[in-house]
Amino acid sequence: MKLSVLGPAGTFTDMAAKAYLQTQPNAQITLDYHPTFDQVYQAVSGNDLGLLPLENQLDGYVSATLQRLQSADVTEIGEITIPVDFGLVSNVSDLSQIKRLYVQFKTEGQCQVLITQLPSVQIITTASNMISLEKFQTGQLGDAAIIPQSQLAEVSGALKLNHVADQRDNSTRFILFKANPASLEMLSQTSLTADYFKAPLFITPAINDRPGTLYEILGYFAKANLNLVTLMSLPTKSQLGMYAFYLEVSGHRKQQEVLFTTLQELASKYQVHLLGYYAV
Ligand SMILES: O=C(O)C(=O)C[C@]1(C(=O)O)C=C[C@@H](O)C=C1
Repeated sequence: MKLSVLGPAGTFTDMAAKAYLQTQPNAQITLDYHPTFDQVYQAVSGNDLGLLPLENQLDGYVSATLQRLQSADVTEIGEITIPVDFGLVSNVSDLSQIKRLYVQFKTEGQCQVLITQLPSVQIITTASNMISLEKFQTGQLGDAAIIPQSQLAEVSGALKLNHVADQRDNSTRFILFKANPASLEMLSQTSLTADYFKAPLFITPAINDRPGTLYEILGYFAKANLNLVTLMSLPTKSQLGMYAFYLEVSGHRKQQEVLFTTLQELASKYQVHLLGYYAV
């Protein structure tokens, strides 16, 4: 079985995948690296798995992943959270001499304190932290890159700064998914291997330009005593001002039945796109 991740090897996605593999000592899983999120996503088919970042503690949701989930036919089978820490490397010895900075697009939002100290530096956004490192290694004088802190000792540079994220306490949550579409019927029959579950889903009202739509949706969960841990709205893209709600429900597996009856009730009134029901 293949597990597709963002490459080259050394990205945080790669680290999260390796942390997952440690929990599956008997599975025959090989890592398959791709340079962009899109390519990771496209590479997952059949029984194979993919891993994408969903949420960062400092910079919030990864909208590229959320947007894919919105239109995707996938089943999320788990999630994994790992600490995230960055360092800066440059081939010039002082911050004031840096001309170009390679930084992954989600990393940029996590290192704002440092980046605002470099107002005249050209920021070159990359698709992965290891691509930032590769670009730096093949670049020119005046280059710098923000890279995983764990790579800093391996790379040579005139300037190295440790722990450049805005906060030392920082982590990213990743989701693990399969290519087959999730359905309420299929997931309602799943037996969990742990006591607690998470169920991510999209709910799209046909018309949301009327008072009380969200209040009404939330009422179904409140009435069933189901805990919502995430609520976001995302454009449906069909028309300006039309939004879908992304929710994550969490609870105890004793609530499995009430979860699925609640989702069935909601599905009779709204478009419900369940993405998974997995152990956490
Ligand atoms: O570029 C990487 O190292 C990744 O694994 C991607 C990614 C992300 O897009 O969120 C993963 C964790 C960090 O939040 C920064 C970058």
